Amino acid sequence: MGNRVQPSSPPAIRLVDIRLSLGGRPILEDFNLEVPAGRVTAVMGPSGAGKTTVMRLITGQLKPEAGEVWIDDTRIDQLKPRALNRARRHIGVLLQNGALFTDLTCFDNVALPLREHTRLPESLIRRIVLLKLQTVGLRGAADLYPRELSGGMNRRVAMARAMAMDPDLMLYDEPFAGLDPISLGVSLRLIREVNQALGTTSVVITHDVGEVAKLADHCCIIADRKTIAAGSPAELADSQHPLVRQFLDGQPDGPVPFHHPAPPLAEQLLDPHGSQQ
Ligand SMILES: Nc1ncnc2c1ncn2[C@@H]1O[C@H](COP(=O)(O)OP(=O)(O)OP(=O)(O)O)[C@@H](O)[C@H]1O
Repeated sequence: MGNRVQPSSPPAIRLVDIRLSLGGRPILEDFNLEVPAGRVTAVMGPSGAGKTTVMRLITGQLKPEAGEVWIDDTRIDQLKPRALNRARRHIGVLLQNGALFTDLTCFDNVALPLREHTRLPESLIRRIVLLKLQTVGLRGAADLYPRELSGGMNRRVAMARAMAMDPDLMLYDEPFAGLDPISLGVSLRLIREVNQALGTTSVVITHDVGEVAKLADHCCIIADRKTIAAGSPAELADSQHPLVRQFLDGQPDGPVPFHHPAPPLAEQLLDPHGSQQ
């Protein structure tokens, strides 16, 4: 994978001094993140650390209370709805549960964004869709419905759909969750191939520490409302930061508590009038 980040790689995405609360709780504070252009960046961190929240800031679905969100030269958090919609056309998003439309064939699922956002003639759309399905190895499944394909294949069709508009930026939220080892290997390879073939900037949220070294040029770990570490997979593996070690070594106990904050268990169990919580 000799495609390591060069210090000169300009950032494609910059989140600067972000503050954001959700449901009255601070999620990100003094949060900074840089994603180098044209590379695969893995965003990791404990459950609930705010990884998906960061993704939603990048797509402009969430606006920070303070700070700036930049994609190239565009300040995303200040765009008006129409301009934001235009900007989003250059972003392909693949959610973990990014379900396909079950009443549409694979072909029509991939064609959907092209039909919605462009005025391309059907003959051209057909060629684009077949090429995208070819990229994910499922051109032969164009006329099948999602229910006729495995979960891993559905994920690949969703990837073809996310790539339909030739995005400059691909965001993947936990693309490996629930995949068998073969589908996982295929997905990893696809993400890299798409990145290299199209020069796309890719951001992959993952819990799968083991796979990151095979996938990513650059990694960030989010914990404690901040980016606590960033660098190549090898640099992170050498880190002595306790949170980084806890996360990379998969230790349940450490600076990040396993338990969500709660009153003492005994107190709660013995209280006959206590609430369910
Ligand atoms: N709409 C919301 N209202 C209130 N709290 C929210 C909302 N969305 C997310 N949160 C909280 O924000 C925190 C960060 O959530 P987020 O989904 O970004 O975490 P994550 O790192 O992606 O977690 P996981 O790895 O488990 O998917 C969590 O504590 C979550 O409960």
